[in-house]
Amino acid sequence: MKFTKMHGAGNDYVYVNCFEEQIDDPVSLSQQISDRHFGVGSDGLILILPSDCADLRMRMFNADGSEAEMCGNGIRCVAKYAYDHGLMQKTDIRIETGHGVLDLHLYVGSAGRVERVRVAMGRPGLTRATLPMSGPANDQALNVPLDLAGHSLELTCVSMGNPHAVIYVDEVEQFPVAEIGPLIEHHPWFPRRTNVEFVQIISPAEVIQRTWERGAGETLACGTGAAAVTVAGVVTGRTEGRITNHLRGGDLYMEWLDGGEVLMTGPAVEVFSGIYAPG
Ligand SMILES: N[C@@H](CCC[C@H](N)C(=O)O)C(=O)O
Repeated sequence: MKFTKMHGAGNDYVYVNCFEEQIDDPVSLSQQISDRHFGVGSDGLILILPSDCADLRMRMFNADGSEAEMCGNGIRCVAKYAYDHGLMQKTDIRIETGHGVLDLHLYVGSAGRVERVRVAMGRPGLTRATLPMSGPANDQALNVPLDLAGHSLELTCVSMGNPHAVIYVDEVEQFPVAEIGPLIEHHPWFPRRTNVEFVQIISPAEVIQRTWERGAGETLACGTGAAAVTVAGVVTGRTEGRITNHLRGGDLYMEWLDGGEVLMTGPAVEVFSGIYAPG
């Protein structure tokens, strides 16, 4: 099976062009190929597919095999793959995801390859029903107190098609993300688990984010997470609608200005291609 390894701000996935390849069991393929010792090594698997209603369709599987509705860093790489590998020639494209059909604009560099992509990430969901999260279906979860392992936390929860719990901390680099992240991912409040974003505010227009991802553990970046952080900052009055988000693997530029779609601009990088033939 031919594959391409790509990353967006260090959030790395194995991409398979399903215009050429047929994948029968993406759940076990993602578990095997994502393994950093026995596989290619990645945060998960992304399939690039034909669509009936857009230019392309993507499906995204976490390293544990669970399928996610959307992947913000992944969708930029899908767009880059499609343009650089000749699946399409235009720089404004539409991709079908589990969070609807999303619009993307591709920025092509002097070498004729895509370097950055802007994605309209869809509208956020703020009710507990959309996450999903336990409690009254129409209530928002803003600054909800939660004491865990000696830490007094406050959760603000946002759906970007997939669920995110945003937590503000003082010193994010010192925060025990690997200890607290999985406790929240698997907390009984979240029947389909959740991604967790730990955020330190630098200024009203700048934050540092670390991410504990549902189904993958700590990753170097999360695009839907950065969108959730943008929305959480506005609705709790902590940050402005236009922020620079510093993640461990790079920066993402985020906008949520009119209560509509969240915009994200960031890099997309191809690392290598290969043939996966275990055994
Ligand atoms: N890294 C992604 C999100 C991947 C899916 C997530 N782990 C989930 O299960 O919802 C991004 O960049 O958005």
